[in-house]
Amino acid sequence: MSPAPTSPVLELSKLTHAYGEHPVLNGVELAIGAGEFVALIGPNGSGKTTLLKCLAGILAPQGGSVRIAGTDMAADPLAAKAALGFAVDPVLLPPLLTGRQCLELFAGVRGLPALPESSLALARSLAFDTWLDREVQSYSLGTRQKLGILLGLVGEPPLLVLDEPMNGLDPQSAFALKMHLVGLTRERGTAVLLATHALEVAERFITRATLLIEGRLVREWDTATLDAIRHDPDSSLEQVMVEALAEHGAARET
Ligand SMILES: Nc1ncnc2c1ncn2[C@@H]1O[C@H](COP(=O)(O)OP(=O)(O)OP(=O)(O)O)[C@@H](O)[C@H]1O
Repeated sequence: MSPAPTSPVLELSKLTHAYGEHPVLNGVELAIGAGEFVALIGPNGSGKTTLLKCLAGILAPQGGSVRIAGTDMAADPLAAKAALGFAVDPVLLPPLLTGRQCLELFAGVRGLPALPESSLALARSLAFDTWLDREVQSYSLGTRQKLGILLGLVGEPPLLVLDEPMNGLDPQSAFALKMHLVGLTRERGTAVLLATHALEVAERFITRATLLIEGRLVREWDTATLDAIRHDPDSSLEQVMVEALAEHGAARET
């Protein structure tokens, strides 16, 4: 007997958004299941950050729906957000709190009695532990970025959404974060959606890639296709993506 299909952790249906008269998302459809590691790829200005903000409830989409772990974001935003980890923008971190105070606040919001050991372990992997008891205002940009990521991952919710998380991280920390995310998808069935331009990095560990152009998801590469690309010495995700972009550009001109 085949296993019962599990419902997606994230479901976007006909999502639209515009800034004033400028449409940015044009009917985005996406479903991500437990244990999937999906890269959201697209040229500058294609709408990746807007999409992530809409699905995290930071921006209210003008049309369509967002469901997280079966809960509709518009109907019950608190319950939907409880199932979502979204890295906090470094510029929004409170300057006078310490990293530990920020993390404890987030743990409290998530209903946890104390800061979980998983957060402290990740802090050590990211070499953030020495910064835990210092004020955010003394952090470098990369250190702020680490805290934003740690905050998003507090309590290990079933869906993690990250916007260029490796940007600004030193190579050891970027590697530790990647390994941590891969571990979460494989061992806990966490679903990860990662917006990135770093294709050579993403290629090695994602299970699916999807390409956003002008607010539409126009192409997708599944696990089997990604495996074939990885095993072909003459191919790479970067090359395949550049070709897809060129095809789309050609199609737009006709
Ligand atoms: N607050 C805003 N007000 C008006 N326009 C905006 C706003 N934020 C983004 N835009 C516009 O929306 C479009 C999509 O921007 P968005 O930041 O979502 O793209 P992106 O794919 O994340 O880009 P990048 O890869 O450069 O980070 C762009 O044309 C951008 O100029």
